[in-house]
Amino acid sequence: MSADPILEIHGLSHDGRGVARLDGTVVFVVGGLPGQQVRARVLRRKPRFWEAASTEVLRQTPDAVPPLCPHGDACGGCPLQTLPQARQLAWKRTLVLDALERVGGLPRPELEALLGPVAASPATTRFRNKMELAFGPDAAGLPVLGLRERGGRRVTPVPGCTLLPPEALRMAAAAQNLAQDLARRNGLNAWNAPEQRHQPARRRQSRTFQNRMLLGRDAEQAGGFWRFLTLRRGLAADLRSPRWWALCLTSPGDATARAAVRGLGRELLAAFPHMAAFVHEERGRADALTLGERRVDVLDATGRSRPEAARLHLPLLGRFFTLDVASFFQVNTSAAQILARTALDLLPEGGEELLDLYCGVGAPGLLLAPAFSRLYGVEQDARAVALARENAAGLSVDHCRYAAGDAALLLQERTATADMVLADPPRAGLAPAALAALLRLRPRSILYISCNPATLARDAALLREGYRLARLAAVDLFPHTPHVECLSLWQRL
Ligand SMILES: C[S@@+](CC[C@H](N)C(=O)[O-])C[C@H]1O[C@@H](n2cnc3c(N)ncnc32)[C@H](O)[C@@H]1O
Repeated sequence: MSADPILEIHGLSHDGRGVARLDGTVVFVVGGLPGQQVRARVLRRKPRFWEAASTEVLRQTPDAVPPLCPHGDACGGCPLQTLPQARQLAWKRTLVLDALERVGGLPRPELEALLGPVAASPATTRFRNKMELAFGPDAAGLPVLGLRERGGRRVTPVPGCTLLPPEALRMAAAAQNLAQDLARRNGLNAWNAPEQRHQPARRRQSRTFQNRMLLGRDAEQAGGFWRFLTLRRGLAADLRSPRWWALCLTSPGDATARAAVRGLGRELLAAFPHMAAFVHEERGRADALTLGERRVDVLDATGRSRPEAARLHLPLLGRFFTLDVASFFQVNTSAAQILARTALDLLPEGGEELLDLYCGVGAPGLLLAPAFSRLYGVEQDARAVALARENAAGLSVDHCRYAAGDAALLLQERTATADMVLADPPRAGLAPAALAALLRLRPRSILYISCNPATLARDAALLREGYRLARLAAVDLFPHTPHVECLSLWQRL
């Protein structure tokens, strides 16, 4: 086909792409929204469907709202931003119902009866308390800091992003300028399309690899140095003063590179009085994860090294949780209150033991704890486990214990069941071994909190063998994106 086809978008896929048909073939269109007629560039032709990107909107969807930000055409961050909020919520409800019906095998009428409207996020702009900004090279090879472009891996700067307050955007702009200065002076370049590079994992980087992190003719194929800058907003130790924390993730560097990052951190801290700490971590593996493998330094607001400065505090239903700048916590503070309240409302009754799987720093399990005689929390991140213990002490929950480790392994070792399991896994859902162990232990109820309807539905298909879906709710924690958070309560048959 020579010319770009014109497509009528009639639906949305689970990942927020428009769905169209061309001569009977399904086409998934990046940037296409239902009701639009678009011209699209075909990116890939697969046997059962094609993939395309919208290049021009020829007819707008009738109830479209103005774009939230000036980056909607370039940035992949908020693909649903021109759909009215009510339509976004309605689509997310359908997404959950479709997944649980088609993959989970649950009857549609039952699901329709259980699932009310998706709870809206109280704020739809500037609601993020955390943003992971990626570094990538610009056309001249200099580092830019922003979000992934629509339908691609390149990084596009987002100085007008409406998910963050202006102060955070100024911090990002300042960090980008400083990284560019360092790239010019020291040759430290930005990470480049990591997951296509197939670099083997390395603990100690070879000299060749170190050299490849420098700007130069190899830069296109190499990894790169600057990877991510995560900005996080929380409360200082007085639990009142809002502050910012910055976590800079780089590839492993030598003493000069580390000193350069320290210098960048000190300049940011000096320029932004509301920045409480700057943390530097390194990751050697060639992937796109934002997870540091080694913490290099924590600078407090005065620019001195002080590991405790990496802690911040966030509220949940009137209680405060302490976390580390790298710990998991819900990123939409106001919608997280609705999520936690819904979890409490779904809780059927108390009992002897609550097993809190994937417990993070203890939220929301510690809020459910008063209804149980014992709480046992399991989390892979040892730092989060230490904080969960502290949070339990801070909330005067003393009938609890926590273990650091893989949820599946810890479940497999268990022989005694629990009355209630709270399972809040990452997007991949329950590991097959964890699900098999749960089905063997047969707790009376399972409250499964999921941020991915597809994996929830996959797990639901197995849970159905021994459980009945008793309650179902959904909360919009990520307006303008295809993401939706589901809470499902399963009762033993
Ligand atoms: C969606 S978060 C939920 C955390 C917490 N319940 C909260 O709401 O703040 C998932 C958590 O699972 C942890 N995790 C990921 N894989 C794990 C595993 N295999 N075993 C135990 N914990 C895991 C992550 O570190 C993360 O803290």
